[in-house]
Amino acid sequence: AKGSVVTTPINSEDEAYDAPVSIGTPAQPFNLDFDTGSSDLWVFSSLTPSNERNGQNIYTASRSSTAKQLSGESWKISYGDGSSSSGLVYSDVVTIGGLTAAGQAVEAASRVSQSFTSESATDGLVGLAFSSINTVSPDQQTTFFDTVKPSLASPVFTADLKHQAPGTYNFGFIDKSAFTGSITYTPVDNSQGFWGFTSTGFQVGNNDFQQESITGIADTGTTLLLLPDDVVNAYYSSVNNAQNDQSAGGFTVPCDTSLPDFSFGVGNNGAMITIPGSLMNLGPSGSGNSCFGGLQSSGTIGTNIFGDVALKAAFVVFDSGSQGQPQLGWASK
Ligand SMILES: O=C(CNCCc1c[nH]c2ccccc12)Nc1scc(-c2ccccc2)c1C(=O)NCc1ccccc1
Repeated sequence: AKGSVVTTPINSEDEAYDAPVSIGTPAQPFNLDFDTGSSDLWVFSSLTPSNERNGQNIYTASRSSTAKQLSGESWKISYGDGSSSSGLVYSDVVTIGGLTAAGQAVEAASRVSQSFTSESATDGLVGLAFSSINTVSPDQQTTFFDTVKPSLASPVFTADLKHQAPGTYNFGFIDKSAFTGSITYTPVDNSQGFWGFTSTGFQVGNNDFQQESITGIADTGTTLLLLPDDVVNAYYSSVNNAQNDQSAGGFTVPCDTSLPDFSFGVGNNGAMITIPGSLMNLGPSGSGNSCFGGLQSSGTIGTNIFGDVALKAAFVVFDSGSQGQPQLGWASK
């Protein structure tokens, strides 16, 4: 089997990307954030208090003839930005891009934090990291990808995110028309449950390539490119009037400045993914006429995060084992 679904930026800063998902019988429609940085499929629901909702579509299990509560099971997740959600668990039919997962764990939110409430365009998340970090307790559940994997022509999915334009998530196949040149594969370390890999280094504009192992994760659920301080300082030291502005939450640049490209190395054949300078500006920072940089410090996080700012410059293959061990494929487009 194969699936293909269009994914769209939720706002003018490409802060997150949503895609349509149907849950239940008859189908209840949702716009969910596909997130390779977490492993819970959760949705706003009839259990979510009305003062924590803001127009989101809600899942009502009692209206689905195929919904079954997983009794005694619950979930609770928190993210590094301080946001969180938790609730009860059902199994139900989940359809994405023509692919149907029967008996998929659907995590219904009985509470969500403010940042989810205020994001009216997003009805929840589809976790696409490894099932080993799914939060359902006491019986951990599988991600949508793991649930449908046995039926897929190939155990892969791909992410093709775009700046201010519709992109695509494909399941079970690689669309050769979606990228240029060849795909460079690199091994994945999934010991922490993420799509972890090591970049071989970086390049600011047309300066020399800086060889430096940068270990991080490919994370469609995080907006920013979060890298070590030496990389971030090397980038912004080349931008006039860039400043690390604590009140803005990181590096800002004058909004009318043309920014240098940023490239990162992948694989051992010298391949690089280049983010155009124009995509390194996330728009007004909220203070003065400065704009927020797409590259920020990974500081105290404990991992580097190749979020949407990086991923939208590439066609990315999340391969869970067509060659035995999981790997990430990177191609320019
Ligand atoms: O959680 C995810 C992916 N799902 C995000 C879903 C989501 C979280 N608010 C949302 C709001 C709307 C839609 C989706 C989400 N990725 C990872 S791996 C390690 C960290 C981390 C750990 C410790 C400290 C920092 C990061 C994060 C993280 O917190 N990213 C979000 C972020 C990272 C930095 C700044 C802001 C957010």
